[in-house]
Amino acid sequence: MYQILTLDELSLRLQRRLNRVERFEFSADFTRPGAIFVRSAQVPDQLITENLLVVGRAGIGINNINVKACTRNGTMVFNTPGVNANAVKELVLTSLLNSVRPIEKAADAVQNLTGENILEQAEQIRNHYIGGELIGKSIGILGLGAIGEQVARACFNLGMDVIGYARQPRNQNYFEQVYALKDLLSRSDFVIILLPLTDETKGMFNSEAFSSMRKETILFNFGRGEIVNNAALLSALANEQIQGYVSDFPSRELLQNPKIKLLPHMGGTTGKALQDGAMAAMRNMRDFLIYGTVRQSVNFPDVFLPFTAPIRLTIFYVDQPKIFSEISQKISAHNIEIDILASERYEGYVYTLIDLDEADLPKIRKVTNELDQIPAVIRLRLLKNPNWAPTIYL
Ligand SMILES: NC(=O)C1=CN([C@@H]2O[C@H](COP(=O)(O)OP(=O)(O)OC[C@H]3O[C@@H](n4cnc5c(N)ncnc54)[C@H](O)[C@@H]3O)[C@@H](O)[C@H]2O)C=CC1
Ligand SMILES: O=C(O)CCC(=O)C(=O)O
Repeated sequence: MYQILTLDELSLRLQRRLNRVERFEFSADFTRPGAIFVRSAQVPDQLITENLLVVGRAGIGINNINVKACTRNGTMVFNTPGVNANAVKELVLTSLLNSVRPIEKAADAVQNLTGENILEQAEQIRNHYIGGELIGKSIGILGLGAIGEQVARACFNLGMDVIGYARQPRNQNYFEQVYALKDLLSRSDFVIILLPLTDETKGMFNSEAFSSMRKETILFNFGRGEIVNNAALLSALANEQIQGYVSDFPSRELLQNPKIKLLPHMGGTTGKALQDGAMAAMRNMRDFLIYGTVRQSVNFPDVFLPFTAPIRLTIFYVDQPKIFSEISQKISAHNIEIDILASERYEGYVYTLIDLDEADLPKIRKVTNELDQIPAVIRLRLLKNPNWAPTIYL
């Protein structure tokens, strides 16, 4: 039985769907779980124990997980790229349109009208709510991944001049690519942050960045709060270096400022995006726990191998010269045949699936004990094929 800690809500319906073969137990209280399901909640480091095989992030940002510690521990971390990209794109567009038309204020004013001739009165006040248009305006997009690409395309189709900031050349005809942040900031009426939070992006919007911006510019942050230095932002707003700030990441010092609009980190919060993210996370988690296969990982290489043998070894180890021959020699020294294997490298580590043509468990355990002694081996698992003869007990 695998214990899955749910740090964010996971519907009972999805738990049942994952657990058709009843090999999983779900709880929000496990202290040494074998797996963690999470959205944006912080994953405490003390949960990264030798029990922890996998952390599944429904969504994309992984700044709430200590990925380096997970890798050192042989814990696979994956996310679910793209599942909420459309939801975020639609919220970005809603926010953009709202920033040029005072829709909420105008609608509130209409509700306060009294008397019989409401339409006539409404038409008399409409000139108090003259708005702007997006067409012909310039928009700078930082982060041209799943969301940024979609936002860029939609803005192009709205008739905007789209400028994109990316490190690698992109072959798209709906935005002009620039490589210098300053270039984008000095030319954009709207600037949209759709970057992940990393060492490189943290505090990217500092006083120097704000000094390159235009006083009419509205800055939108749907990436992560820490990408913007709040002290520099508040001073840029006070000194009219930019016009306004819209962010999906509220914090105390930004509250009650008329130039700032804050949303409750709701970019990915649509029924569809939540359902798709949780489904994808559960599928990846089940496949890793039961078959050892890896999909959409951020610290393991993706590896897939149909499971047709009785027993599978999964080995995560440091990539070193001759390490694989050491592993295979130890297996063959016990007269165990390797049926088939799959192996991939990723950033100094290797993940290998080895299917054994052998069902004699005591014999296999001798080998796994020896493999576990190899210093480069970080984590080794022995998996029973769930579709094989029921005489093997692990
Ligand atoms: N507000 C919300 O609810 C949501 C926020 N997000 C945030 O948006 C971010 C982006 O999401 P996706 O587009 O789905 O991810 P993605 O991984 O598809 O795209 C991220 C892009 O940023 C680029 N990038 C990374 N560092 C960069 C740098 N220093 N300079 C320039 N480009 C850089 C990457 O190359 C990639 O193209 C997430 O990491 C997350 O922080 C994502 C989903 C929902
Ligand atoms: O589900 C969430 O945490 C919101 C979406 C998000 O921020 C992400 O996917 O990175």
